Amino acid sequence: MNQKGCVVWITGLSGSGKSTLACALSRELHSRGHLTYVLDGDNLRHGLNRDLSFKAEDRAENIRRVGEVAKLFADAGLICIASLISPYRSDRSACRNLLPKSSFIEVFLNAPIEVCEARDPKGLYKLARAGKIKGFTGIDDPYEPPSDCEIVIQCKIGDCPSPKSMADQVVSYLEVNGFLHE
Ligand SMILES: Nc1ncnc2c1ncn2[C@@H]1O[C@H](COP(=O)(O)OS(=O)(=O)O)[C@@H](OP(=O)(O)O)[C@H]1O
Ligand SMILES: Nc1ncnc2c1ncn2[C@@H]1O[C@H](COP(=O)(O)OP(=O)(O)O)[C@@H](O)[C@H]1O
Repeated sequence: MNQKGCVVWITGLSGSGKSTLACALSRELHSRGHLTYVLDGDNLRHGLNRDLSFKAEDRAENIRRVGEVAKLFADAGLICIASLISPYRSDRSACRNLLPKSSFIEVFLNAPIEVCEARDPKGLYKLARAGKIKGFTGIDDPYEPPSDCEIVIQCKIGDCPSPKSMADQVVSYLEVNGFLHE
């Protein structure tokens, strides 16, 4: 294969653009002839993880399962893109430890809550502010930002990189670090 298997793990608040980045990255890599698979937290919660809630233990189990599945894809040589809020450092670190050194690439989509809340494509922030959803990340549940991740994508109020430009930032990292071969 013209690539080295790895896991690109995208973490960030709801609405920060994780799925958008996962999709743009997957498209970009496909167009260059690479094989990828996207594991999206929100989608997996309708199938593999439909028995899990949003309490801390269930979020940990959600992330553990996705980490194990991502490892299988990486073992098979794919570039596996996992996009989950994954709010706890300890859960992300446990996934990192499942993989060979340097094959877990943590991407922090650092969009302030103001940006995510203004987007609110599913209306969940509105419901959380109204107290109709309890334990919503960033409102009344924690989000622990990474302290030592491989890539930070910075998004400011009124100034977010385009999906293509976010994807290009990750592709450059993969190129420089020997995950993509000609
Ligand atoms: N309480 C609460 N907190 C956070 N998010 C909530 C909650 N309830 C529902 N949702 C929706 O679930 C999506 C996040 O699922 P994840 O599997 O990525 O979450 S986690 O990693 O287990 O924390 C998340 O999707 P994204 O917006 O794509 O991140 C939300 O749409
Ligand atoms: N870089 C970006 N610039 C502008 N809008 C964006 C960007 N990334 C995502 N969005 C928009 O923000 C909303 C949330 O994006 P999404 O990818 O669903 O986030 P998440 O998966 O983190 O919840 C969507 O409406 C999406 O079109």
